[in-house]
Amino acid sequence: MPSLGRLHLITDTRPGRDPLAVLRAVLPVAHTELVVQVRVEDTATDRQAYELTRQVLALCAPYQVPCLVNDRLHVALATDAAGGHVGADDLPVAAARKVLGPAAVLGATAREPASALAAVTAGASYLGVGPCRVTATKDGLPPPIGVTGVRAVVEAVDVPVIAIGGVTAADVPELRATGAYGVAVVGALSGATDPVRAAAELVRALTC
Ligand SMILES: Cc1ncc(COP(=O)(O)OP(=O)(O)O)c(N)n1
Ligand SMILES: Cc1nc(C(=O)O)sc1CCOP(=O)(O)O
Ligand SMILES: [Mg+2]
Repeated sequence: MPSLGRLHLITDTRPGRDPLAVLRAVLPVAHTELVVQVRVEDTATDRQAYELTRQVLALCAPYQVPCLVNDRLHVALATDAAGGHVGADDLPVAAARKVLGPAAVLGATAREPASALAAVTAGASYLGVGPCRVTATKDGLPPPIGVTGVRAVVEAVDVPVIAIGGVTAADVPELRATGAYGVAVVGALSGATDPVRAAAELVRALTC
């Protein structure tokens, strides 16, 4: 399995957002550490998810940036994406691994050590751990687990931990100090006035 990038950009497909414009801006400055996760609204059709994934893959290919698909593993397979990400409402991790095969990147959401260990045992190659902070990007999340919660998961597993939920470049030093491998963001890039600068700051914080 190729080494995983430390900056995961999750597509923001809320109304009025342009995830491809953000990706175009970010790729030249962040490609060495970038992973793109295609995440669409639950109300989006499979066709919309498929088309967006193909567009993301076309932008990522010249930079050799891997693309993962959230939830919809059949879209990942149909587009030859590098893998997928699943959480509590999606296919169980072992089933997702069976669908994607042994070589794919498979992320799983974990919020505490016990489920994190179970996800790794079942075949997750990295964990998305959060929410670190309150976020306006997604409704219905449990209260933030903070840096302490991230550290508890890091100490329980031996796969990369990607911290998520309200993360900005300013949070990265503290998160890295827990042993977290990287971060996944929506708003820090999609909502930035200057996504190029925001991406450069994130990459610097993740690699310095
Ligand atoms: C890197 C990363 N971590 C966590 C999630 C959340 O996944 P999930 O819990 O399945 O929720 P949805 O994103 O599907 O709403 C993620 N997507 N990526
Ligand atoms: C999609 C998602 N999943 C989360 C989780 O904790 O499971 S937090 C989140 C949203 C991340 O967006 P932002 O960087 O704008 O906070
Ligand atoms: Mg999910």
